[in-house]
Amino acid sequence: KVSPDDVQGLSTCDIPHPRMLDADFVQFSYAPRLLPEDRTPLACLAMFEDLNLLTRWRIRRETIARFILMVKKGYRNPPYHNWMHAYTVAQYCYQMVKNLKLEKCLEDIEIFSLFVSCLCHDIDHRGTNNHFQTAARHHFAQTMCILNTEGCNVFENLSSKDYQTVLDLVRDIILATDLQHHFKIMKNLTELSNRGYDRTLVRDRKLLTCLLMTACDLSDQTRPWNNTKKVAALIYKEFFSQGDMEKARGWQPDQMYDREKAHIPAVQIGFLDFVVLPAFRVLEKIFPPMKECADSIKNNKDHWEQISELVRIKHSGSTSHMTFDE
Ligand SMILES: Cc1nc2ccc(C(=O)NCC(C)C)cc2n2c(-c3cc(OC(C)(C)C)ccc3Cl)nnc12
Ligand SMILES: [Mg+2]
Repeated sequence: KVSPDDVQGLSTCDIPHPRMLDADFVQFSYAPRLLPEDRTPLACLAMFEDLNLLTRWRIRRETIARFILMVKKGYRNPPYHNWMHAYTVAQYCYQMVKNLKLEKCLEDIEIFSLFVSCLCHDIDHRGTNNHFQTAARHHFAQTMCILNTEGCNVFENLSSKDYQTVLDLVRDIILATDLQHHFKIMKNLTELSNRGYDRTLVRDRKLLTCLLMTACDLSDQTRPWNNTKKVAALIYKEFFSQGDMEKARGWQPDQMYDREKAHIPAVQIGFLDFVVLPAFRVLEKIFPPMKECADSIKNNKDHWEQISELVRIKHSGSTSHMTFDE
């Protein structure tokens, strides 16, 4: 499935420190989508190395190289839910581990599971939210296929106890990448942030791991406006083609997927108000340095408010033909 030359290259090259790929690589203000896609496998290898995961979990160079390339190939090419989404999600996970010193809050095996889950969490996504079956289960199944492929099992040198633990963690984390699940645990997360995080409680560690996964999944919204507006265009290409497909089948798509009816700025403001900001407010209560990211989200929301005002004044019709350069 992956070219032996690519595996060979990634197995034998010197592993650079992430800051060699970009001086600001570890900064929350850095926009990971600026890295050319053909350098992202090397960047993943550099992150595994800098997080000391290769040594700690005795992962062979051949194995990590093949794993990264197999995961990248496991993604399809919808406008948003593609490999670059997975890469940016894992890159934010790396930044949080480094900036928040997560090794003090979570077990090594939980950090390892979280980072691997970030890379794999949307594998084989078709760019549609399949209303019927939970997509997350499918992404976990696809992840297991890769781990069971010869020479791709990054967990191969773990003890049988750790092996079982890491698979359970990866399953729970990937199955948590679902809006319904996130809404379900938000009450518990708010309580946790009010009473304070207790790393000795497995319940608190599980809740925090889910919140960190969601934060990584939403991290495009914490980046500078230029990144956020490009990502919105991608998500709408994906949403509107789902709506087009549903119309072709004679179904009436939700307004958000309907290019004739969707009000893009309003949907983005709603998404930030009801999903992104509440999650990052809880995160900020547990980790004060996350204030920088929460502020960046508010800045992006202000941009959408300005555009929304522009739409109200200038255009009465739909917004799907709009560009967002105000
Ligand atoms: C830029 C951007 N706009 C979005 C606009 C609307 C919605 C949406 O679903 N609205 C309906 C709700 C509020 C009832 C999602 C959007 N979205 C996501 C996203 C996040 C998800 O949530 C988890 C899994 C917790 C991360 C799950 C799926 C997706 Cl596509 N990622 N980026 C975006
Ligand atoms: Mg995702």
